Amino acid sequence: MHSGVIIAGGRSTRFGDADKAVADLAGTPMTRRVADRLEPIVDELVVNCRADQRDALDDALDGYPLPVTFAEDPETDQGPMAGIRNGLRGASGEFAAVVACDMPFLDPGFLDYLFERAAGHEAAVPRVGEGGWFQTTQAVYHADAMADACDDALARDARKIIEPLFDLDYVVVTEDEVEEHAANGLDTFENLNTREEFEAAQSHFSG
Ligand SMILES: Nc1nc2c(ncn2[C@@H]2O[C@H](COP(=O)(O)OP(=O)(O)OP(=O)(O)O)[C@@H](O)[C@H]2O)c(=O)[nH]1
Ligand SMILES: [Mg+2]
Repeated sequence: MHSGVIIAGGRSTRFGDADKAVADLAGTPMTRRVADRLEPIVDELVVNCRADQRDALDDALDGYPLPVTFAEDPETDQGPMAGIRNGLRGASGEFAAVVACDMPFLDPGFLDYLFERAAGHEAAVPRVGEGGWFQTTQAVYHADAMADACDDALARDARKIIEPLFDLDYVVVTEDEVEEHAANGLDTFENLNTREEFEAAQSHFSG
């Protein structure tokens, strides 16, 4: 069984005084768009968030066709790596697709390909762009192995989100593979941080 984990415990400071996780994106809360994209390729959904976000996220996921659980941050504002760890601890699948709540263009076929690539390893992580940036929040992990690696990284106060990878047997997924397996290519990684980016995406979804 495959889990989907959405990380949503950030403060959306670049977005303004609303929570981007549940902001209305052309009629649908952003996290719901992400959840709907995961739905064809996972068996359950885990949403990582703060306790104060839970009611709004629960509403946003009303009627979702798969089992949904919440993995709340016991300690808030510990960064995305802690969010990944907390989300993975709540996952029942051996492998989990971890995605940020602000990636509404994620391509399900590509995530499915990441599950394939991760099999027999502990992670499949795309690496794209000029600096060879690891897309750790659109990746597939062996849930226990990655959660343990995050624990270790947090314990040694290594906050960089790539740190836990170095403890894992991970597969690097190249830009060529992204182009081949994501229907929308690199747009699968597009994430929305500001109102301006949100507005631009809005017009995309309203056609
Ligand atoms: N659980 C948890 N998730 C986080 C935290 N910080 C960021 N995230 C998540 O990590 C992902 C990427 O983070 P950002 O794009 O920086 O989102 P953000 O931190 O909410 O927004 P900014 O305040 O504008 O940086 C999003 O899915 C966030 O919800 C955190 O401290 N805890
Ligand atoms: Mg942030």
